[in-house]
Amino acid sequence: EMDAIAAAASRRADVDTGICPPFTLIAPAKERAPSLAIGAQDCHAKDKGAHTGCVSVPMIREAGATMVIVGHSERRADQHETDADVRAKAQAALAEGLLTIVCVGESESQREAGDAATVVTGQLAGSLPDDWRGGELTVAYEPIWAIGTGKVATPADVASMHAAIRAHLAARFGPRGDAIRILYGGSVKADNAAELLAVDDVDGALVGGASLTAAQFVPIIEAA
Ligand SMILES: O=C[C@H](O)COP(=O)(O)O
Repeated sequence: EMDAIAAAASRRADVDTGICPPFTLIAPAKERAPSLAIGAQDCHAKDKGAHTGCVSVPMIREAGATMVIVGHSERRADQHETDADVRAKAQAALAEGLLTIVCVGESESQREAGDAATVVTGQLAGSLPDDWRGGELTVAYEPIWAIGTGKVATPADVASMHAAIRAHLAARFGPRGDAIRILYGGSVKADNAAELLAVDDVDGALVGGASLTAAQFVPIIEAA
């Protein structure tokens, strides 16, 4: 699968393609596909110290990662990570020069209550560092109800949320905020990728289930 994904990524050199496997597969993935960007699905905020079982940014870099996902909704839920935790991880990763993808997204009940934009902008306010140098900051909007469910946000909902995220980034960071890439994630598949990626302020996709096989992932690279 990695070979076919790497070949597709090489064919589309104009598209930035990366894979974020579990920690134990970072080094083998880099060895197998040296031309592909490899990332981690999480990192610890501290470079060193007594944190048994945790994996630091220098450790994932040493394994071959050049990017990392922080604040995924599953970590916010399962590991009770707060916005402050996510911000500390993002700061650590950016300081080490990693492309750092900070995830935000509302639950189904929050969307039904009409609170989606407030929740997401609140997460951005708390999870993004106020300043950074080194790595590239990237935001991923992942509505929780769309992750792994096959329920995909409509292009109109995505457009409206990405516009709200862009407005937050521009107001907070000025021209630097305009340049931050905003990814959409949540049931992105080969058959909906082109439509989602065509939405204003959708600068890429964070793909879960459909990244597991080349048959499903390569068409998404090609649609980008
Ligand atoms: O990390 C990936 C996202 O959570 C999206 O997952 P999905 O594409 O399987 O819905």
